[in-house]
Amino acid sequence: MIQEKGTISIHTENIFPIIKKFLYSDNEIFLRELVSNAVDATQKIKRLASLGEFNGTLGDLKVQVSVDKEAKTITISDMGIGMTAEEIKKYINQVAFSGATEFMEQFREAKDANEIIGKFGLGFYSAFMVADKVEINTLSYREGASAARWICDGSTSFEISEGDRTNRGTDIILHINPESEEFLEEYRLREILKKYGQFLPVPIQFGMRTERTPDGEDEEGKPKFIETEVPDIINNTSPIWTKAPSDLTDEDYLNFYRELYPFSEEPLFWIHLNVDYPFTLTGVLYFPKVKNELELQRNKIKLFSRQVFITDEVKDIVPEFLMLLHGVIDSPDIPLNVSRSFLQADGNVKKINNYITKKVADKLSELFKADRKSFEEKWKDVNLFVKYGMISDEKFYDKAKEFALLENVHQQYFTLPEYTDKVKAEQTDKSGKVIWLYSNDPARQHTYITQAEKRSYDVLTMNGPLDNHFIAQLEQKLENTALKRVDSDVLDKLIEKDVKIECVLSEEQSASVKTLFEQTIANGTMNVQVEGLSPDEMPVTVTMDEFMRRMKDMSKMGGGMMGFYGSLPDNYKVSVNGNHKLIKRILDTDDQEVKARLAKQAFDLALLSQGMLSGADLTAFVERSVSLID
Ligand SMILES: Nc1ncnc2c1ncn2[C@@H]1O[C@H](COP(=O)(O)OP(=O)(O)OP(=O)(O)O)[C@@H](O)[C@H]1O
Repeated sequence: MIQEKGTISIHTENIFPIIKKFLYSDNEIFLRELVSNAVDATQKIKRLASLGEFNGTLGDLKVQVSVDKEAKTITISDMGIGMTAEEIKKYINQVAFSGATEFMEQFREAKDANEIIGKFGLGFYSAFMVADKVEINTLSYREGASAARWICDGSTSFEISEGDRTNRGTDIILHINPESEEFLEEYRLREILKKYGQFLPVPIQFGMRTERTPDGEDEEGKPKFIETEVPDIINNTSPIWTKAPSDLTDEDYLNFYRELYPFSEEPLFWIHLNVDYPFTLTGVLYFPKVKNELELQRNKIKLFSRQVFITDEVKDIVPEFLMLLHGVIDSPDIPLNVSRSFLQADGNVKKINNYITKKVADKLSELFKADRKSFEEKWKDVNLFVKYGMISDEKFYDKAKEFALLENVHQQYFTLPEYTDKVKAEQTDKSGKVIWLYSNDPARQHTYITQAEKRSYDVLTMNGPLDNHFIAQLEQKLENTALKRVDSDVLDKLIEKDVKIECVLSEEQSASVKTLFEQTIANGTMNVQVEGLSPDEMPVTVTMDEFMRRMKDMSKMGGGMMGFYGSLPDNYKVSVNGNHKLIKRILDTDDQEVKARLAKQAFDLALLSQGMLSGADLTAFVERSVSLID
């Protein structure tokens, strides 16, 4: 390849070696190209018949693919329009060769076979990726036409002669080259046929298969069967996306899903896509049941162009956040044969992206409006899509903000506006900001949640894989609203109100309590503060600042500037409640040992409620507690 780079002259004789070598990696697409040509020719004869331009018998219009291992040939036969010798010259010789010059200039930039094949109308020539010699044996549908044969050995010398086909249609016979003999294996050929042709609009036959039909019982009462050889049709010619939604039942959609993904769990619901203008697109997208396997389910959408399978890499066509959906999209308007960067810039692709986003949002909105209860039940499965969409797509956010749900620790659901209404009376701080409290682990943060609820605060559950980002997005979008994790501060500071709580301790007393705790804890990352809090708050509370914790969480997910926060040690605030009666008791005690023991016990309790007490400290705490109740 590289050796040829400098010396290539723009002559047609160079085209075949290049096609062969350059496209080698993707060579299985030869079958897609040739079978689609056969399908196109068949569709054309049907159309001509329906227009009254062809009055002969259509016959059994199927495409047959066969393989002869001995002769090392693969044959693709159709009963389509066929070609006259003139047409072969025009469509096969000239089309390809006129495109050759441009091809020669551009092939260097192309990255894969798809890019070249489609761009230059060289579909037919992909045959030379796997064949040394290609034969066309054809008879045109035109009245009085005579059969024609074309043979080409991959050089520019081709030969046209009289053919021997007696019925209308075309055989393409590939004499498979030694490097491509894998394609002479039946299973391999069947696999490729299935992959690209599973939903082609014309029946594709690959050999015969045995069909067993029940035929009563034998003398011993065992079921009998009649075995008959029937053509093995590998495709479903009318997949559901080609039908009108009004003609389909739920069972049809579910059956099709099973056909696509035989071992998957049933989908939650689906969307039938159907648009004619300004681009043509049909398809069905399914919402699978997704919990947390963000990565696992990708690339489940198959892209077709007029029922020919193209790829399951739909990255730039389907919005990123919908990559977790399953299903099919069929659009002849997606420029399939161009590079990725071009695809991203393509106007149609952008419109398709927007269309799909809108359809998905509309469907969710419709489900929400139609049956709130059932929508709430599905929320666990769809929240990941919705949140991902809201984070990554402004337009989707604007639609989804009406139906996106928040779940509180009591499994009650609220929309965003509903939630603001619910909490604004109790949870507005002194600056007028509404504070939404959340827990990422309700079991572990139970103590904090209970405390918060004593003040009539509500606590949301935010424990999904995207919730950190979702929280940040909500704060950006919602006016005058902040989110705080329920254990990020003492209760009085979590939502700061205008009431100033005086500390009953003198400055001197505060200082001595602070020193006592610092000495007892003896840990530089625990910053002790003595504060005047409500007497009903815990005597000691250990918290990590919301901002600090978020930065640390983010740094765990991905480097950059965030790495800096990740490298900082965990710093906690130890709030000693000067107004709690335990502190008074400590101050009233003269025995230094008792003082230290009480302080340690109160601190350990705070750690315990944060789930931070473990190892030797936990053992010591248990032993101390036992001695207290002895
Ligand atoms: N089986 C066939 N029956 C009748 N005509 C055929 C058949 N195969 C190919 N042709 C004719 O040869 C032409 C060239 O085929 P080729 O696959 O190279 O390009 P294409 O089908 O026009 O475009 P592309 O495959 O790049 O989308 C076709 O447009 C068609 O007119």
